Amino acid sequence: MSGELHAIKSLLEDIKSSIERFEATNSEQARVYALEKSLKLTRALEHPKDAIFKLFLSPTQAMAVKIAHDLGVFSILTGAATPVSCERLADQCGANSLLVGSFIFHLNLRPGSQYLNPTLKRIMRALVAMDFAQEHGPRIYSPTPLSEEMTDNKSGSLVDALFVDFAPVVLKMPEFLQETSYQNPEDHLAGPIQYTYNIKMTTFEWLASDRALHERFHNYVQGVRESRPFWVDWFPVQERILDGYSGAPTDSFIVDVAGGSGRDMLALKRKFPNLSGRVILEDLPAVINDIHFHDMGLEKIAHDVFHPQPVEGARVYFLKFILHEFSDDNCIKILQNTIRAMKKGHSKILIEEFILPDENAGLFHSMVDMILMVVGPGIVRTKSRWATIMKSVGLAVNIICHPDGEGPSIIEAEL
Ligand SMILES: C[S@@+](CC[C@H](N)C(=O)[O-])C[C@H]1O[C@@H](n2cnc3c(N)ncnc32)[C@H](O)[C@@H]1O
Repeated sequence: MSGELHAIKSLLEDIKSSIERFEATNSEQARVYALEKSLKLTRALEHPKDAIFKLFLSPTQAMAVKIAHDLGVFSILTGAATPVSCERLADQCGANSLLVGSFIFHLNLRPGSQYLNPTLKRIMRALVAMDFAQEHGPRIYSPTPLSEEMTDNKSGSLVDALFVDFAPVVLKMPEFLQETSYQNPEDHLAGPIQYTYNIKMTTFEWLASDRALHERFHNYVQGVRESRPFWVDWFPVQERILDGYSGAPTDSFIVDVAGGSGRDMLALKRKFPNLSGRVILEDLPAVINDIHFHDMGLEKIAHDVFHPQPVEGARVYFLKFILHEFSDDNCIKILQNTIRAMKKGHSKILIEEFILPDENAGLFHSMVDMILMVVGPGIVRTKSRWATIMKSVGLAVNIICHPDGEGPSIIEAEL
């Protein structure tokens, strides 16, 4: 035990000094380091048997949040001027929800009654324990930053997507791997999603096949992106891609390949309003046709990354969070389709993705890798895996830039 106590104390020291560094410098890296060490500290303090039992219980955390979200609990808490009693909460949820209405009806009780069905109280107890609400005296609640976050449609979509779209696939994943002899999932027409839902289309075709599913996905992608600074705020755009570029306004400056809603290009235009040259956003037709810009003259082109890149000789081909959606073979095909359009000595490729260290990756990046194994099926690549891929397609890596903290890095390469 003395060895364990020593390890616990040393973790505490690590956490303390990184919090002091965060306080002094506002460094994201220091904050993330403290967070990672806090997880290790929790582990060190926990008995292994308890840790496994808590793992067993862990899906119920998401369950409680999803039920509260469905009932509108978070909007009620954040919209109230004063803390809300459980009875008032039940009353207001009852107005929004058949569930609360019906359980009250079954018990033949009026909403707000002191004999309130205990379901909501039990959910609220779990939310308080998880910091999704605060309790002021018995069963009187107010919001926390997490409850406020849950009122953002984008975060709500993430929780909805977990339950409606992805949890069924996660549950099937062990069976899928068993059936496929534990091969790394690579076939985007026969991955875990295709297995679970018995479909013969890619994940992105599936996402586009249903309006609500499509909206949930693009909503939460937007939400996840908002939590980090834009690439133009930390990547040296001026030095790396603007200096030495003297294109005419009709020349293609940058193509955002599989760029989704185009936020990264809008951020570029906002930061460099006098930029000369075309700024082009590409994505699948279902996505491109759904985008309606209100500003800044971005061009839109419907393009499938498995076809040759139609815009030739651009200064930059920007690929953010697209290659990680695919296996190495498909990643190479996408890169080759892009490379054919690049002009040697002029074009650069920028790949923005999480890059895993070759050892001791953190929990967050490892979990993103797990969900990509389920979704694409794709992969978060290590630095050495990237090096091998880039070499195999004849791209020379100029630099890899990392933002402060745990956000995605940018690999800059050229022919
Ligand atoms: C995870 S999102 C990333 C979007 C954007 N780059 C970002 O980081 O916000 C992946 C994008 O790739 C697009 N995509 C998937 N398969 C594609 C394909 N075969 N051709 C073109 N775009 C594709 C999707 O529609 C989606 O917008």
